[in-house]
Amino acid sequence: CYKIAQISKDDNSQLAVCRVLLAELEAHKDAWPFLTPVNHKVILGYRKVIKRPMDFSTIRRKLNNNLYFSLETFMGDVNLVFDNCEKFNEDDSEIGRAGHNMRKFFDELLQLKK
Ligand SMILES: Cc1ncccc1N[C@@H](C)c1ccc2c(c1)OCCO2
Repeated sequence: CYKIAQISKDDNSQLAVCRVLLAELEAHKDAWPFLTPVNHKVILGYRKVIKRPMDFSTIRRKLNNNLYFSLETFMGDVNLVFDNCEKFNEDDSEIGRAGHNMRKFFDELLQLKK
């Protein structure tokens, strides 16, 4: 029984780290383009270009519904937010710059947490 308890404890501690990381991403001054899903009725072309939309509110819902099994699966969705941003937005644009800033901030957070 100890082994089962051990696996679930690691998952719980990894998920606790994900909650802290997401809270810090959401609180960043440049998080505004990523807080809610992109409305493809407002942003023309988005649905065609971006095959796997992702945003911080969707990550928050998945985390609350226990849909992340490890820090790695959580990181996959966070990096998807930034990869989508780079694909759709010019580097030299408000949203493009915010995406680069947020990805740098996230990479620095991960260095601290390791
Ligand atoms: C991350 C992203 N990539 C490409 C386009 C948009 C967005 N973000 C949305 C929330 C967004 C960001 C800024 C906006 C907006 C919607 O709607 C019109 C006014 O300005």
